[in-house]
Amino acid sequence: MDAAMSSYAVSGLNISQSNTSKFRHKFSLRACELPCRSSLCSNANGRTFHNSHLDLPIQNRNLVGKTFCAAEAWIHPLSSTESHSHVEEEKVGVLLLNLGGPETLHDVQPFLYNLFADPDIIRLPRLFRFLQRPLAKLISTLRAPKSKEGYASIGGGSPLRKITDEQADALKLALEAKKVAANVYVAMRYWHPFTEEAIKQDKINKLVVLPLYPQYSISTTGSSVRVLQDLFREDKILSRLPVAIIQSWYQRGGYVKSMADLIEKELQNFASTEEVMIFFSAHGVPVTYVRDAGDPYKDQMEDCIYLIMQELKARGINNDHKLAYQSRVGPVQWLKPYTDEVLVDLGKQGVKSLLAVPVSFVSEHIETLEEIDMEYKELALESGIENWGRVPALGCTSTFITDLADAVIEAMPSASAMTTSTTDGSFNQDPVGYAIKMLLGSFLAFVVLLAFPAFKNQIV
Ligand SMILES: C=CC1=C(C)c2cc3[nH]c(cc4nc(cc5[nH]c(cc1n2)c(C)c5CCC(=O)O)C(CCC(=O)O)=C4C)c(C)c3C=C
Ligand SMILES: [Fe+2]
Repeated sequence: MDAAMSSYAVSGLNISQSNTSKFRHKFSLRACELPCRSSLCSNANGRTFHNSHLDLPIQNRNLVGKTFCAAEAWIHPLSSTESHSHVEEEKVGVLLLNLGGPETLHDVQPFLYNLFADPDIIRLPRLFRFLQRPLAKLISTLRAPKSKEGYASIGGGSPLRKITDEQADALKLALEAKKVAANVYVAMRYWHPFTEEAIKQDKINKLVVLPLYPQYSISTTGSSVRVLQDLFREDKILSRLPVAIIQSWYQRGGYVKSMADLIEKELQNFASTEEVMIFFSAHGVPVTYVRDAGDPYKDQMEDCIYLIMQELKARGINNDHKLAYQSRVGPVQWLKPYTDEVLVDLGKQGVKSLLAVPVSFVSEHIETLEEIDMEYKELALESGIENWGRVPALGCTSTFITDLADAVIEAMPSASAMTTSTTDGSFNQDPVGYAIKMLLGSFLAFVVLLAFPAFKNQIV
């Protein structure tokens, strides 16, 4: 787990002025040794300095770890209007990382291309990396019609950008209520605003990176952090910006309680509350991520479910529960059990009432609105389940946003300057070689698809 995370350390950073704070108050910046109370975070050198402490009760689980904070004074040159008055103030930036989604049907194929071109999504052996982009082009083109249908059925695009912007605004207000002036920025991995768009000139002197994924996966938080790392690497000045990265936060008491609140509320809609099966449905990842690459996602997901169920038990709610994984893509094996198969089995076993709980994401998105609310609901009803309910995503629930604000504040003392890493600059270094690889790769990708039609069927 640590190996997987430490290889996704971040470098230096500079941020865009998308949102200016009204409250600029002064902090004295100094080297300090303070406890970092985020559940699992690393400083900018990518060191994970504490873990989930699974044996602690919920209310104590956040109070772990220590790190050394080496915050520095202003790194960026000040503009002429600001240069005299604000030299010593602390200006915190919070960077929310999220996946992004197509805003129109026209965006679907290029969005899918960006996703499949990510080497953390399709993990090819080094020798075959030159196939990445041609394969991405091919798979995105083949999958786009099906994806478009899905996005069309939820209104013609993903709601992710709007919801994430709302969460950013709510987080800024929650931080202000706690007397912390911060600019909150949004960086999407596969659609606008891309990380590159978020990372522009702004005058912050400390950054907290907060992925909006409760559990860490190489394919989500890991991938977004790697992109940041590549962006910071180039800039010597920015690489000195103190940065703290919150790697995962599913074990925070505030998150667990907010999830339990939603479940408790939704259970009230059933006639016989005790008979309802609480059915957690998490986005899957290919098995190889966990087995071979050390992705902690499965362990963290199971721990997360355990914590939510413990919280419900403490409230006298003792319903049965089940965890399954949804949204698999492609011909490889994904984490099991699969949501669709479990729903059929539960129906056969005589389960009559089921409450679906999306658990790997904190916004509504295509996989809640289309896959769960439409596909899985229909399958469940066909399989004999009579009463269906679904817990909404956390969105801007105030207890949840307040807890995220606490996570940011607790992570701030651990911010430290970054180290650098290498990146794949193949195009810039050798455009001719790059073009040859693209051509050869496209040809090979077509051959693979012609030779293995079953592969194509798995993608679309
Ligand atoms: C924790 C959440 C997520 C993990 C882990 C994850 C891994 C992962 N996803 C794909 C392929 C696709 N994901 C798609 C959409 C999508 N994925 C997540 C979250 C996780 N993905 C979200 C929230 C969304 C929806 C975004 C939106 O627009 O609302 C899609 C596109 C939709 C579709 O065509 O089904 C694909 C494809 C892989 C391969 C993967 C792990 C390797
Ligand atoms: Fe996904």
